[in-house]
Amino acid sequence: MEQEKKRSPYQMLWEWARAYHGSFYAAVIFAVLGVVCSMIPYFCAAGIIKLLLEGCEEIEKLLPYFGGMLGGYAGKVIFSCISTGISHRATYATLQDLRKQLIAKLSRVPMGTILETPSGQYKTTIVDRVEGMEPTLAHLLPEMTANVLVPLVIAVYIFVLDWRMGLASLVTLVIGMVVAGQSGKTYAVRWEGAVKTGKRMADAIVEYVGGIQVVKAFSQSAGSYRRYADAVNDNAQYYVDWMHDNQKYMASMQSIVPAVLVTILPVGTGLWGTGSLSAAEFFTIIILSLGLTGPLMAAMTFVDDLAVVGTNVGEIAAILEADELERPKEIAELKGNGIELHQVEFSYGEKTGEVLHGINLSIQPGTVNALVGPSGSGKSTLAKLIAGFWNVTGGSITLGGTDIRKIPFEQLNGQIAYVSQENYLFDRSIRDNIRMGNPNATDEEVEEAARQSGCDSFIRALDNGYDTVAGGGGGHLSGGEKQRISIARAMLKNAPIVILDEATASVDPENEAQIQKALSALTAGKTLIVIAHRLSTIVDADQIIVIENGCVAGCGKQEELLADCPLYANMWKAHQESKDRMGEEEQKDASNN
Ligand SMILES: Nc1ncnc2c1ncn2[C@@H]1O[C@H](COP(=O)(O)OP(=O)(O)OP(=O)(O)O)[C@@H](O)[C@H]1O
Repeated sequence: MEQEKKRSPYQMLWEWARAYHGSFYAAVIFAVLGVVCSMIPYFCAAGIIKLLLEGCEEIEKLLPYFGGMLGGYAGKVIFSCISTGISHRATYATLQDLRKQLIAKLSRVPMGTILETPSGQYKTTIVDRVEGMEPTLAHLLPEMTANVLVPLVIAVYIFVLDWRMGLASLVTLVIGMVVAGQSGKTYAVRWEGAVKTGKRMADAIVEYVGGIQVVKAFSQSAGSYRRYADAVNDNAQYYVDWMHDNQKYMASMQSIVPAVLVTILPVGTGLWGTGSLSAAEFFTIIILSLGLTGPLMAAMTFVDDLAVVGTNVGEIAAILEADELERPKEIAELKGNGIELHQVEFSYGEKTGEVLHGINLSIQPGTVNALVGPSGSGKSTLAKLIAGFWNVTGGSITLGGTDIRKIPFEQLNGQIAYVSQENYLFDRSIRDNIRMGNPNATDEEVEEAARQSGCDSFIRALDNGYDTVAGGGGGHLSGGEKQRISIARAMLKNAPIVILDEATASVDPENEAQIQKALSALTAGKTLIVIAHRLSTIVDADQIIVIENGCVAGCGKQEELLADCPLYANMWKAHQESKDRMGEEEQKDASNN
């Protein structure tokens, strides 16, 4: 790990492109061939001038030079195209692999790490930062190599012709570099700042768009829009300031570097005047020097890309190198599906402190187990620990007698269906959404699961039936419908253990009855662990576990807890009273109507 940290961003990027090194080398070789060809016309022009100055009058002697020029241009185009084609194929294959690695990595990092990361951030890294590698890999490597190589060879040739002219040809280049260096010095820092303001803007956009319902419901449009607009303005202003500071250096550099004749002409004229430089050499150098700056200016455009590599690679590496939940690869031998918790402790991090303290529980196969307790007592945390979303920080959880840390992800995942309150539906057909529970399920099996969970009739009533696209997050379906589709998905998975986070939002009685029916079908003969928010749904549970401040305050059947657990007795009393109140209000409404 220590060694990993010491690698430079370029080394890391090169490592990620490991599978395509051969292609990148080939791209560089073709780019160099293209460059060699692009230099041929300059040498041919110099050759023609030399012949003319020597008094050559036979046009045939000049023809090979014209042919060489044409060949040079053609070779340049052909080799550059081949180089670009190869480098782009290798680059997009690398980016594809990188995106796959990032997604695969997310499945191995604890859910906590994912939940704590702002939603826009993963998108930005996986889409934008990975895409930001394209110029570096596809262009910088072959093109910059080529564009630096041409002037180098030309400069060496000029030095060979006359070292004094060689020095003169480099003067503007050196001055231009020094000037450009002034802006380059702060480029990486500036880019880091740009990434930060970009992130703030992305978060503000996600928040504004995601929370638009709340914003409208509470008439918060003005305040929320202002925060959004401020973030967008800050981002724009940042770039304006940066470009303003940068402009003087870049404009100077772009004027100074190409002005190579400013030094070549007076120095050359002087040397020619003293007789130490022939006219042929002088003209040859003038023509060659014109070929010196073009590629260099092109190479300069890659300086920006060089500066952003560090930030882009850093963000990608932060995900790829995040701590993982380590699990073995070999399938563990499980003795049944009983779950045991021994002295389980858990903390989300040093700052938040411990939220579960020494929990001991035994969950028998095929039983209904309800987790109840005040808000924030730790019910969801406990359920998610059983599902393996995080590692316990103390004690252990076993499934079939094996510590869940020793069970491969896929195996544990196959044993547990986790039905959360979120009921996220993907922007695909409802059929595909249900099939996610078991990718190998046939259409008939998908429809059977939908029938059993009470979805079939409302799905068939939709315009395209099972092929209706659910929309991002399941947009146009009601909360109850989305929950029943999630139940159908879990049913298709047919895992022996079901963990259910019961919806807190009240649904209408008809929907409630249908959901309960769907749940009974889903959990028949299975181990059910339900985070219960309505006590009336779990009165017949085999075991009710009362959680208070991260500890088990009571555990048993309804009657036992009513007798022995004051917290549960109070919760039950409050539940009954609220039911009575709701009943009275319904009666009042009915008599008023
Ligand atoms: N991702 C997290 N990072 C830090 N602390 C968290 C996180 N999730 C929950 N907590 C804290 O852990 C404690 C237990 O939360 P948990 O969600 O498990 O309670 P709960 O009983 O399920 O609550 P509710 O009934 O309101 O859903 C709370 O203090 C909560 O603030």
